[in-house]
Amino acid sequence: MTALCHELPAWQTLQTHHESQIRQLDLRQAFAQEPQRLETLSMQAPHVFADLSKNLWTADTERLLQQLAHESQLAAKRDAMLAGAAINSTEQRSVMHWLLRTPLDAGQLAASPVLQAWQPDMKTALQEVHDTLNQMLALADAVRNDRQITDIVNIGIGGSHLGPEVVVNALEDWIDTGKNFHFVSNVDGHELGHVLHRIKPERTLFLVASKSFTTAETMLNARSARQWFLDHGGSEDPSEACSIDRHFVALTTNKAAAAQFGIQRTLGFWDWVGGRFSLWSAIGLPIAIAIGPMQFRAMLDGAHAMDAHFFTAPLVQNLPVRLGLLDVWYRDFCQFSSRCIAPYSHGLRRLAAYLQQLEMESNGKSVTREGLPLSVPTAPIIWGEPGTNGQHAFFQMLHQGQDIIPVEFIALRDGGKYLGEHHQSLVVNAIAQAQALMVGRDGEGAEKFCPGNRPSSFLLLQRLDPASLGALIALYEHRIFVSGAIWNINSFDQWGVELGKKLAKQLHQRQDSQDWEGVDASTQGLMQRLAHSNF
Ligand SMILES: O=P(O)(O)OC[C@H]1O[C@H](O)[C@H](O)[C@@H](O)[C@@H]1O
Repeated sequence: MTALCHELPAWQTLQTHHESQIRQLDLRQAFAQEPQRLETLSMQAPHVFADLSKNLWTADTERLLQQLAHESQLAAKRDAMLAGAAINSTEQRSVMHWLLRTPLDAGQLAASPVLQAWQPDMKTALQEVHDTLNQMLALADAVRNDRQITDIVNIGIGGSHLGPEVVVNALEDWIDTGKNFHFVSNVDGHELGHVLHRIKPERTLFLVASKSFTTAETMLNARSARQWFLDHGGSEDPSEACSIDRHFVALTTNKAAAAQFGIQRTLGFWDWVGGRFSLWSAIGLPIAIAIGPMQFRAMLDGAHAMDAHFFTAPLVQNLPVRLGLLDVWYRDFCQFSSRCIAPYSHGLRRLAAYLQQLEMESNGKSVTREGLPLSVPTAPIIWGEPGTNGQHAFFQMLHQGQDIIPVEFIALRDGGKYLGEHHQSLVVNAIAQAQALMVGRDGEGAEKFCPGNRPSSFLLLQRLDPASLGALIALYEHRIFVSGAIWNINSFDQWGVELGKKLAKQLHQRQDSQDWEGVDASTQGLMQRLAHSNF
């Protein structure tokens, strides 16, 4: 049995180090005293340059964190994922989303010794991945060339929504089909209702995206979309031009449930792809339709380059490892309970929402892989908005509030397609905010005082293209794996979301039976208020 993380010797050493060295650390002095600081605490990874020097740590902190990684058997845990072991222990599943972007010849990953020992079933899985990918890209191409289809409606929630949505938004400049993309996730009928109002059945392709094909919200939205389709001239008869067969596709691991629902055209994937890691699979079909097969493959290649870096680079020069360790450092030693995501990019406007699921659903856990209670906090609260908008809203608190909130700036070196002259202003603002957080402001009165010494990381991409975006998202996936491995939690299940679903189902039933036995007064009161006509 693995020791609890806070019982490891390195944990104790890090606590002492925090007390004696870091509590008093002043970043302004640190830069003045350490000429090598930027060099030591920054690095270039595939497609992403990271400046971690404005964080509240030193080279010594990193050395001790690396020792913690060693004592936590991080490398062995990472290699177990690469070997296809069932590391999602509560569901007895492998965790292989990275296989979805592995080339048939294994590409840069081939350098890993773990790969040399790959079992034959891994090779079979890789072949299946490519067969399905080819099938998916062929369908994407056919839809792209189908002039009749003008609107793509993706119906899905959580991992079957956020990934495709963040990527299609981010790669707006790369969309070359002239089609409209709609993402419907909320069970609130307004979301689907507004979309249905704007589309025509004969011109629409509905993608029903659900790994399980049982998620209540998605099923209700899909049923309503299907009914609307039939009510507006669509047909169940496959020989008709405007048929369900032609206008609905299911993206799921549960093909039987999709068929039962009445959708015959399905693209599958596997139980070893977690929902929040699934944008690289058939769930990525809207992305492939938007940017085309070649650019979809470029996105996979970018992610693969980051995978190869994570699986093969020494841990000390491994960006996901360094960031994951920084996350543990901030959460448990500095006691920072949140992290602000500040992408200086309109394209990345949904990144914080995407990362909320990725990080908080993965690492918002309180027991170890062995089911033992953890007495240290895990995932921080992830939140944020794009810059420069955030500067005119919550940045006030980041500069002068009493909580210290590490900020993660994400910026692009090159601008996109439109109004390139704005880009310089955008990026300079990002750098200036990081600088302001650190240097602070003094001597101009109490109201204007900014304490400074506030930490931030800065991630810089060359541009927002498919490959860089793929690498950036893979970086986050692996970073979350790293902090989860240090906490020794299972980052790949999500039992916490089950309870609410179960209770919602029960409330529906109780509403019908009016049996409130054993239900607390508040829940019962709210439910009964719903039924009152004189609200
Ligand atoms: O893709 P689905 O099976 O419909 O699941 C959609 C989402 O709902 C669940 O409740 C989980 O919390 C998410 O991890 C998942 O991505």
